[in-house]
Amino acid sequence: MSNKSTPVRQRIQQFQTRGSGSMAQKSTPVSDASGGLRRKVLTKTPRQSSEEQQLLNTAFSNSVNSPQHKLRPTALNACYTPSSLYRPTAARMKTPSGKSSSSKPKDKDAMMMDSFHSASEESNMIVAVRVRPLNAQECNRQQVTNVVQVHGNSNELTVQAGSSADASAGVTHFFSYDQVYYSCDPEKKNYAGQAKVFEGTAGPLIETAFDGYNACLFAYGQTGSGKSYSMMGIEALDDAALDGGPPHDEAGIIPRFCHELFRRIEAVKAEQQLQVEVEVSYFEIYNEKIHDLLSVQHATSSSVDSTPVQHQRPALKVREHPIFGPYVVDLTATASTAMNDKSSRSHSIFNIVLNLTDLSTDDGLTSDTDSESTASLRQTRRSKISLVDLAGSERISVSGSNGERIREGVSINKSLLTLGKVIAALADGRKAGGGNGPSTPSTFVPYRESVLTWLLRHSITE
Ligand SMILES: Nc1ncnc2c1ncn2[C@@H]1O[C@H](COP(=O)(O)OP(=O)(O)OP(=O)(O)O)[C@@H](O)[C@H]1O
Repeated sequence: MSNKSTPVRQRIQQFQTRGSGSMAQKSTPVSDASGGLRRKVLTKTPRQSSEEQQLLNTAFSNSVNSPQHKLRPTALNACYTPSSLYRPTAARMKTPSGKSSSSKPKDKDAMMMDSFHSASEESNMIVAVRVRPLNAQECNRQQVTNVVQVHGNSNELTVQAGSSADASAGVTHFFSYDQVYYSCDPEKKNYAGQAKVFEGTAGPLIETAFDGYNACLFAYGQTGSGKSYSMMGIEALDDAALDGGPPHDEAGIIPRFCHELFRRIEAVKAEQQLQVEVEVSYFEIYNEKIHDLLSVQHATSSSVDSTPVQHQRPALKVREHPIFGPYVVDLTATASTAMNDKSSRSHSIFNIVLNLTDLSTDDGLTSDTDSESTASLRQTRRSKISLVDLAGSERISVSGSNGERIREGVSINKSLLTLGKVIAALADGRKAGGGNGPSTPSTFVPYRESVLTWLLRHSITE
């Protein structure tokens, strides 16, 4: 288990020298065997793209602070160890004969897995993979087959590698994650629809929000892998959901989260005297600039710029609030939706801020205290949940020849790379601090290297 014996920093450096294109690649500097295997799977090549798109689909990660920090007086969040990403998955290779090519006997692998799982128990980050069905185009192409298998309700999946031209043809790769969702065949017992994916990934974050902690969920994968389908889903086909009824079957994580949050607020208010405020904002980061997705303001048609219309909205500025951290100035917070304008070349961020004020106690104030002071001293719990649909990861390598595409590729690359660096630095700092607490103060975390990480700082850090 080289991740136990090799210092984290050294492993990151080793990995960086091999070159990395994505957060998950960067975060898998575990061993030559498993790191190499995962890198192989994550690296997209044009020839393999449709198979691999289907393989990786949407990787979610969400982070919340660990239970042992719940007594901390601050409501700020923590994201200490992305152990799921560092976990050297029990990646094994099977030859066509079915014999494992791993030098480790199976029982050792099993022991390894046990120890990884116990090591990750302290983690406040999980990684989930969703396998989508082949789309119509893929079904029509004879050479495209489903190479990903999920067995039962396990958290492992297998990938049948390569074509006959590939040296690895006939090899089966095994991968293990915190959660695996199989969404290919509704007839299968382990089929995971939108509701199941929500319940396993974003659902628990509602509890987190009520506890006063920040959290963040990312959908990561290449274009067409199902990120937007998972995050937003397909628009409701009936009016029931719009009228406050249960979410439509095809509704994704964001509408389900909102529905469940308000349902929960009603339930809590029925039991406690609470004042509840919910703020919602939705914006995208395109070429390191922020554009409001709830704004009704449209670009002028006379623009000669080749930038897509949705990106011609005025760019907004980020400022730093002394208590609540970075925020976007002049964001719309009313519901006029331009959600379909979300582009695969931008990161979209749906933020929900929950403010809970307890009206039931006077916090020990004496009877001569006037009601104004009482109000000002009432305890307010504030939490922020960020649901993030990242830009398609493959743009990193295929940014085209014109200036606009190159700029897009560079900024997507920059923000995904910085996100990986931030997570690695947090994990590094935490390990340096003994593994159980927050990052050591000496650890430099490069939040400000990209707008994405700067804005999410308070949701992904301690
Ligand atoms: N689990 C799924 N079940 C059924 N259809 C799916 C699933 N996941 C994705 N799809 C379909 O696949 C297509 C591509 O999905 P989607 O647009 O969500 O990809 P994406 O990763 O967001 O791409 P981009 O990066 O370009 O935004 C859509 O037509 C979507 O409806």
